[in-house]
Amino acid sequence: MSIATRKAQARERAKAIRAKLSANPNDFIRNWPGMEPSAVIAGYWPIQNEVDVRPLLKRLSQTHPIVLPVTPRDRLRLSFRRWTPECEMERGPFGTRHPVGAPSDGSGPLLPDVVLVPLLAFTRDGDRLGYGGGYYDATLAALKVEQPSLRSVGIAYAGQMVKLLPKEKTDIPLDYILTENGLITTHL
Ligand SMILES: Nc1nc2c(c(=O)[nH]1)N(C=O)[C@@H](CNc1ccc(C(=O)N[C@@H](CCC(=O)O)C(=O)O)cc1)CN2
Ligand SMILES: Nc1ncnc2c1ncn2[C@@H]1O[C@H](COP(=O)(O)OP(=O)(O)OP(=O)(O)O)[C@@H](O)[C@H]1O
Repeated sequence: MSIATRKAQARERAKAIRAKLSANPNDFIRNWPGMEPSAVIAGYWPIQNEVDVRPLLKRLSQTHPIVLPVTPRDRLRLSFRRWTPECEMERGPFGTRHPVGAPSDGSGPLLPDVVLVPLLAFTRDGDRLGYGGGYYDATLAALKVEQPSLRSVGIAYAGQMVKLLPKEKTDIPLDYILTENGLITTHL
C-alpha cells in the first residue's frame, strides 16, 4: 500500500478518535513550558475538533507578540500576521480564519520563534499527522533555516497519541507536544 493511502487511512481513524476528546483549556495553560518574553509565538485558529488554543493565546498575548498563519492558495509556505485578542478576523481557505491586515507590523516580516502546530495524531517521538496539505512541514523546514532556534510545539489531546505513523522524508518532527496531561519533550 502506498504511503499516501496509509496516511489517508490514518487520517480517517484519527479524525474519529479526536471527535470524541475534550479537555479543560486551563490545563493547556497550566502545562505551558514558558518561553523568553521576546519570543514571537505563532498560534492557530481552531477548526473542526482541534484543541481550542484561544484561551492559551489570550494568556500568551499578555507577555509575547502573537501571530497567526495565513493559508496561501498557490504555495505551501504559510505567512503570519500579528494577532491580539481584539483583532478582527477574516476567512481563508479550508475554513481557516486569520487576522485582517498587512502580513507584517511594518518592521519587516514577523517571523515566529515558536510555532504551535495543530494535528490529527502524534507519536511520542514527535511524528505528526496533519490534514495532508503539507503546509506545516514546508513552513517549519523553511523557518528552521531562517531561525535556527525555532521551536515547534504540537497541541493535542493526550488521546491523540498513537504508537506509529506513516512517515515521509519531508515530515518534520515536532520538538514538544503540549497536552492537557503535561508537556512531552520529544527528544528525551
Ligand atoms: N486551525 C488550523 N489552521 C491551519 C491548519 C490546520 O491544520 N489547522 N493548516 C494545516 O495545514 C493550514 C491550513 N491547511 C488546511 C488544509 C486542509 C484542511 C482541511 O480541513 N481539510 C479537510 C478537507 C476540507 C476541504 O477540502 O475543504 C479534511 O482533510 O478533512 C484544513 C486546513 C494552516 N492553518
Ligand atoms: N517542504 C516540502 N516541499 C514540498 N512538498 C512537501 C514539503 N513538505 C511536504 N510536502 C508534500 O506535501 C504533501 C502532504 O504532506 P503531509 O501528508 O505530511 O501533510 P500534513 O503534515 O498532514 O499536512 P499539514 O501540514 O498541512 O497539516 C506530501 O505529498 C508531501 O510530500
